[in-house]
Amino acid sequence: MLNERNPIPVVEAIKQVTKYCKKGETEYIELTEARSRVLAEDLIADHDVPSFDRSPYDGYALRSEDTTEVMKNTPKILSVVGHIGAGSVYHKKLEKNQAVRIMTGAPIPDGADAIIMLEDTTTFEESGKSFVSIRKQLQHQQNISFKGEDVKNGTALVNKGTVINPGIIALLATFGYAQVPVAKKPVIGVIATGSELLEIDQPLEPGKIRNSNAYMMIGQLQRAGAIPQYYGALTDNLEESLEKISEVMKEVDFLITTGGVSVGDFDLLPEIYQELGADVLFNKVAMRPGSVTTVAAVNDTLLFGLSGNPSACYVGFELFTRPIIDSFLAKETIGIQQEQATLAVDFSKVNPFDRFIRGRYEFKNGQLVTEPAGKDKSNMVHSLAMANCLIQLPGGTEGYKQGDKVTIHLLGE
Ligand SMILES: Nc1nc2c(c(=O)[nH]1)N[C@H]1C(S)=C(S)[C@@H](COP(=O)(O)OP(=O)(O)OC[C@H]3O[C@@H](n4cnc5c(N)ncnc54)[C@H](O)[C@@H]3O)O[C@H]1N2
Ligand code: MOO
Repeated sequence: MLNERNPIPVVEAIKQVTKYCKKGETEYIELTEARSRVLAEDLIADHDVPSFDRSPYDGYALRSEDTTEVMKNTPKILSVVGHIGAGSVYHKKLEKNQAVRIMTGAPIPDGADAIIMLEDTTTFEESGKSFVSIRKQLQHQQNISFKGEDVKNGTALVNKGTVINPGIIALLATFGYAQVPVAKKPVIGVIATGSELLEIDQPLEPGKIRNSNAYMMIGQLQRAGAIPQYYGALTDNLEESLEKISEVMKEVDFLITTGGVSVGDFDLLPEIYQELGADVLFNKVAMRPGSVTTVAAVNDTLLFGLSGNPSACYVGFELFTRPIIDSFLAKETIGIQQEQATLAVDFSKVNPFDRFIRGRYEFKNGQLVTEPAGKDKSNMVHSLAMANCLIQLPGGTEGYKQGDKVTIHLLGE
């Protein structure tokens, strides 16, 4: 059966997976925990910001009409009748030829219609009273931060599906959101397969390797905003593996396995899918690395059978698992950010399949340029550590030349 695998194009594979998108529930969390979470409701301003007219400067609040006679060398003297800092209110009404000393952020006193900066005044005392000499003419409403000039009551604040960043946190705090409605994170099971695997704290033995994929996927899941649930590594035993996978599926929203999806004698996943009665969406994708990526569904639970080769596993996750997580979180944009970049070196390998090369991008002379991050074989891990993007090279060409425009997928931190 496995030798009959028919590769499907990458876009078709993504389409197949996204048919199974399910949206998660909403939960309320503390604002201090909200960074990087996805907002689950449209938020509307329930008051103006600022909620009162306020001073943008330290200076004096006054009536602009009292300054009409100010000339270059003839200042106007006003009597200082009060002193307010941010957080206090001047409760009387400002009368003709009066001024109130005011600090940045304090509310404009009744009767005042302009603020003069402290630097344009001189304060002095005479007979126990305070006065201010005004050296500048002011216009009606000059130097005032108006009620609602930042955000008007009733306007949209942030749309659902937005990833919350520190700027958005400032806005939510301004509107008193101590708790924030966010999309619940999907819980995604991680299982590694292969009798060759050692855990990371075990010493190397002949023929064995340390299980790096599970930890890599835990990192990828965290970066994508999901909760990884690690269930360890399975040895190549069909009954035990089937039992474990059936158990785990009941506890998670999706399950990712790594390894065991190819045509080797110990590649058990295809048989396990069969035993589970899973609907196999595809078991070969026209891409390198990760051509053996298999995705199956049992009812509405997706099983991602990612390749065992580290770089193939990584690419399979970013292309197929990531969009499902984004949809579950009801993110405004699905999938990782893509940009156009210029290839900085030749890439001569010919391939009928699309390639996703571990790459590095940077800005050079105002242009986004990219090149491979290291050796390109899918069983290699070092170039993964060096990569900050995947360079997409569509198949069916005679390789690529320096200067060619290519699509890159930005990986993030
Ligand atoms: N006759 C064929 N052989 C292979 C084919 C093929 O088409 N015909 N495809 C090759 C390609 S391409 C890939 S990719 C791999 C995929 O194999 P599996 O996904 O079944 O993975 P495994 O065989 O279990 O492992 C492959 C490789 O990766 C190492 N590995 C596995 N798990 C981990 C882990 N958790 N951490 C680190 N490394 C891991 C494993 O030891 C193997 O070296 O098949 C090719 N063969
Ligand atoms: O599917 Mo394999 O990842 O091409 O190396």
